[in-house]
Amino acid sequence: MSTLPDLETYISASTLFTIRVFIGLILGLLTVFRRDLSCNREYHPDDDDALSIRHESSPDIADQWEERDRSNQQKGNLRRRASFSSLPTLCNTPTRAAAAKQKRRDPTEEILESASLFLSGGPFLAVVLAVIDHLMLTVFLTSVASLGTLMWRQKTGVKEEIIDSSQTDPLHEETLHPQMNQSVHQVAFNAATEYFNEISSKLDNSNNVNTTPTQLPIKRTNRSKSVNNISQLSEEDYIDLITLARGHLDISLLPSETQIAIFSFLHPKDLLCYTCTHKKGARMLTDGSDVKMTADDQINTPPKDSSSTSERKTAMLIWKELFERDYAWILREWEIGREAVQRSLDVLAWDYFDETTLSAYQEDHRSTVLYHILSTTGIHHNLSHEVMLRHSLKSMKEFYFTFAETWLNYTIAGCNSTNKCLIGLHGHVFDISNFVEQHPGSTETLLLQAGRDATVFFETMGHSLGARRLALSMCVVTNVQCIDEDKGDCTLSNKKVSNNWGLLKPSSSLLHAKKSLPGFIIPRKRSKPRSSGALLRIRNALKREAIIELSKADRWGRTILGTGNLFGGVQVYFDPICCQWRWWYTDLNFEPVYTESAE
Ligand code: HEM
Repeated sequence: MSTLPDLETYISASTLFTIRVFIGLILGLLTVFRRDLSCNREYHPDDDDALSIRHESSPDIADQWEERDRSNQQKGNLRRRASFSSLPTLCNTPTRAAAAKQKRRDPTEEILESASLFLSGGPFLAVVLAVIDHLMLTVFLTSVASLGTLMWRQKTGVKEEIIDSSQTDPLHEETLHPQMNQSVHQVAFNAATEYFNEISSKLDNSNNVNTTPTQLPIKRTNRSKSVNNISQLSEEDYIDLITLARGHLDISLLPSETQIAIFSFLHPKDLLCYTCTHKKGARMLTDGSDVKMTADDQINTPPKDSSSTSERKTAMLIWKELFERDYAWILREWEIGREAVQRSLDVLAWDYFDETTLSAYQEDHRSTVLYHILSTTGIHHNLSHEVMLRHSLKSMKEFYFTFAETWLNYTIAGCNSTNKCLIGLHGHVFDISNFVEQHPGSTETLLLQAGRDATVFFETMGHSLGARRLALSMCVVTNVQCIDEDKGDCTLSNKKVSNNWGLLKPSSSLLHAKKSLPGFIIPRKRSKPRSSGALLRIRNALKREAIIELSKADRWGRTILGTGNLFGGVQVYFDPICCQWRWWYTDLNFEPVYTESAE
């Protein structure tokens, strides 16, 4: 006769339960402990907003961040590089940052979460718990089944011996739970399989999030629509895009119009930083020949494939957009700039020959660069295709930074008459036509130095604060890189001037607040010339060449022209459109004469 489940069964059930709780507790603690130790915590710094807060926060907090960066670097940890400039401030007002953070779910987190569980005994924990569960269930169900069978037999009076319990017993253990038939190793195997399936599904989801730009309001498949969408996007949408792009989006997957729109919000320094982050970034933002190649390499290197050709075209359009935003207005709207472009066009049309042998691709690329440059100026030209093909500018990016370095001497070259007298001081241009004849230091002194950057002469003479204040009222082009923003609060509607780049009109609202503040546009006292902040590689090359050209021009002026035939000396400037050095001097009628490098 069957008996009630004995004490032993209950004891073994409760022991198993206790063991389960105990093991669960130990493994749980182990998991937490190992996660704390694992590299994930260090590798995955808090979040992107930290970077923005760093820029927005007080200097003390910024210092702490710097300190933390340094210590992380010492430990060899990877850390995303902070942007220099406008980007963080643009995209991370605290509320927007919080909203953006809520919107996105970091896929890396998911992956590392899974990996962390795996590393810290996740599958082991799952298998052990499943086996214990199985054993407990078996014991419990066996007990219940035995009890039920006993009661049923007592009630019906059926004798134990003649009963085939498997057919008649309604509470037979096999009918109670199908899993009870499984062996322990089957249960363990199932638990492990389930665990890994779960992880791989998580990883799949994460990868999807990573590679497809589904979070964006713009879909890649619909190109024409995306262009419309772009024009309809507000600045806030762009900021969201940039926020996404900073950590979680492969920008190269976006249509070229979107890429151009995104990059057109950034500081050129940010673009340069982006090119340093990875090869793809460098490819995305490098048009034309790679500057590190030798001349021979450049000639012999064809574009790799059609995708790299389209990447280069996009890069060219990105830099064109930046040029349009930062500099193009002085060539389009400023009379002096328009005259300079006209001079370049004359040179290109009549006496410009590039001796270099170029591949068909490079010819095509260079002529396209020139075409885009001229299109930004809005000046009509009759240059033939052959002339444009001989153009020697390698890339739009090169042009952008070369122009940043040379625009001042290029545009005001020859403007040294009493009717039209322009002078460069600390990177800005001053129109002193109405002042030149009243200048206390004589008119001739000014005329001799006008038409170029005269900072060194101006500072050597040691002008007073009053003279500097006077100069401010004559400023016609302000160079943002040469502004000293520490001279008071020069912000208007929370926009910092230094978040911009390039040249501003004096009427610009960004300058409005503090433009007359001494020290803001030019220094209050004798100082070194302010740096225009262009690429060092280009600046150094141009400086070296300028010294050589000046000495050549000086020799030519003395020997060929003769000192009695010109007013002052022969001056030089680099023409960024023709991509060559040009000379000019003032004849005895006080008319400027422009000529090419003669030696
Ligand atoms: C926007 C440009 C300039 C303005 C507004 C300006 C204004 C003045 C003023 C107000 C003075 C009287 C002294 C003083 O207050 O410091 C002065 C003196 C003088 N300036 Fe300029 N100046 C300008 C550019 C230049 C440049 C480019 C030179 C180049 C060499 C120059 C050479 C002199 C000389 C030699 C004196 C006489 C200094 C003396 O007698 O002690 N100035 N200028």
